[in-house]
Amino acid sequence: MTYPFLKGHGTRNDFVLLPDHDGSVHGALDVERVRALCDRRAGIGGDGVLRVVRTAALAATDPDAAALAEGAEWFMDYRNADGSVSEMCGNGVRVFALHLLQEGLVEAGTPIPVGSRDGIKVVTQAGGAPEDGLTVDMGAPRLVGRTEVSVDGRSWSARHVDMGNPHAVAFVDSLDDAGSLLEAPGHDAGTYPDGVNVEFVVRRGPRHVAMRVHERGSGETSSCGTGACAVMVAAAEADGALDAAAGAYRVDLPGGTLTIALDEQGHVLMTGPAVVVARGTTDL
Ligand SMILES: N[C@@H](CCC[C@H](N)C(=O)O)C(=O)O
Repeated sequence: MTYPFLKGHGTRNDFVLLPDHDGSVHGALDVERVRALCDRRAGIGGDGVLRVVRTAALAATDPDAAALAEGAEWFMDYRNADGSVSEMCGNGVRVFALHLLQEGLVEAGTPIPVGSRDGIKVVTQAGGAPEDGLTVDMGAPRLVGRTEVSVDGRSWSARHVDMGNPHAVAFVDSLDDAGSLLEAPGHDAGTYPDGVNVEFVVRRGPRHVAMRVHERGSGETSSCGTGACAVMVAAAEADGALDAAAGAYRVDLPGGTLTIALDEQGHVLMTGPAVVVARGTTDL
């Protein structure tokens, strides 16, 4: 049996997209298949999988997720490369929306509601070609408290920011301080019972930061959209600029740049590129 797939990325955070509109192809996507697809040597390769399924079709296999996305025709069923489920993926949702646009599954020029396990995210075109810029209303961040992360015996205080998924944001002197990031940074398992995405951040200038990230379930990636949002929120808080009037922050990641701002409702607006680079079939 072969299945259609696409490959795409947002600031080099890359994904295998699996069209499964009526839920009949992949059903409840299993861990082994996700791992095989994301394998960079024996598979297609990716930081995660985006199953493209109608919310109505998801109700049969995952009624809780379907309920969270009621009102959105399309649901982004996201899995990390290790097969684990996450609530949200910021880069993924831009790639997902681009795919819907390119396939004519949604109307161009109108806001695109995308269901996720963190509710509905609305994607709009930032002006120009959708590949160049899509803006996602990522919802309101939750500033939870302070925590600690560690690498190779060094530890840093970190801000716990919840963007629907969990983040620990640590300001460091140099991005090299994070070391190889081949393993997950140490963190408080009591605070993060399901693991955490850890961001290491340096200042580059006014409202301009750079970061590296170790993602739960995927390892170090070239970019993390929810992570960049968490970083912007932590930086804006430290700057006393947690409001719309403060203006946008530029967040540089190894894979590119994202622009993050707050709106009058306190929602985080993330703007960045999205690309689909391949289409094909796989028997994985
Ligand atoms: N790369 C994503 C985040 C993917 C999920 C994350 N690894 C988690 O487990 O929460 C992004 O762009 O936000």
